[in-house]
Amino acid sequence: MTEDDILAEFRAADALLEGHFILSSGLHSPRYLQCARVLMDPMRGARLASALVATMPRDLRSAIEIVVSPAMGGIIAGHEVARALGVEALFVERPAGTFELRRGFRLSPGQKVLMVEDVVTTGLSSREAIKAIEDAGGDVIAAASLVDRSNGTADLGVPFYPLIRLTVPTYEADALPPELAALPAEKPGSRKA
Ligand SMILES: O=P(O)(O)OC[C@H]1O[C@H](OP(=O)(O)OP(=O)(O)O)[C@H](O)[C@@H]1O
Ligand SMILES: O=C(O)c1cc(=O)[nH]c(=O)[nH]1
Ligand SMILES: [Mg+2]
Repeated sequence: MTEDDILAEFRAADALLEGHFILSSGLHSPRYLQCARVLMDPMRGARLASALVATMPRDLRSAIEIVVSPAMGGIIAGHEVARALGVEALFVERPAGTFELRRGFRLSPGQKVLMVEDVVTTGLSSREAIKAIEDAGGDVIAAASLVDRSNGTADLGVPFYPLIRLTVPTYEADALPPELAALPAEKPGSRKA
């Protein structure tokens, strides 16, 4: 799949939003990639997950024993990537603010994990998820996401395979351009402030 093909999938899902968004990190942005809309169509999700898996070296693909994703945004992406790899998918969630494995999900000691996110902006959620997976005994050998909008800044500490890299501006709350400050802000994600 080319970059144009991937963007066409996002456009077809009405997932490229413009406005004034407060991101998980507290940064503000005039653009938001709503991956939940992209993943509404399971066939589209499967196509994108297969394309993502195809970007990984063959030896990495065969080494991955399980996929773990951070809830909420990562769950469907992780499930589709796991289907493409032929492995199981778990998720970590943060009912008390810190990611943890619940619901009877377990990792065996040293089990080789691919961490799958929907979007990486600062990489904080991915790093927190990786820490939770490692605290639960997993060995995170790589990370993947549908979108990397970190503009090359996110360091996840493991090899990182995004399906598409998008250059999107972000601003600190006290440094908004006037045209962005003039718009009402919405916070689409579920991380608590
Ligand atoms: O790289 P970062 O700066 O951490 O931003 C990206 C994270 O933000 C979004 O999740 P969010 O925290 O909004 O919650 P959700 O997945 O539960 O909607 C997205 O799903 C990523 O997890
Ligand atoms: O940084 C985020 O919270 C974020 C950005 C984005 O474009 N899409 C998304 O789901 N989350
Ligand atoms: Mg998330």
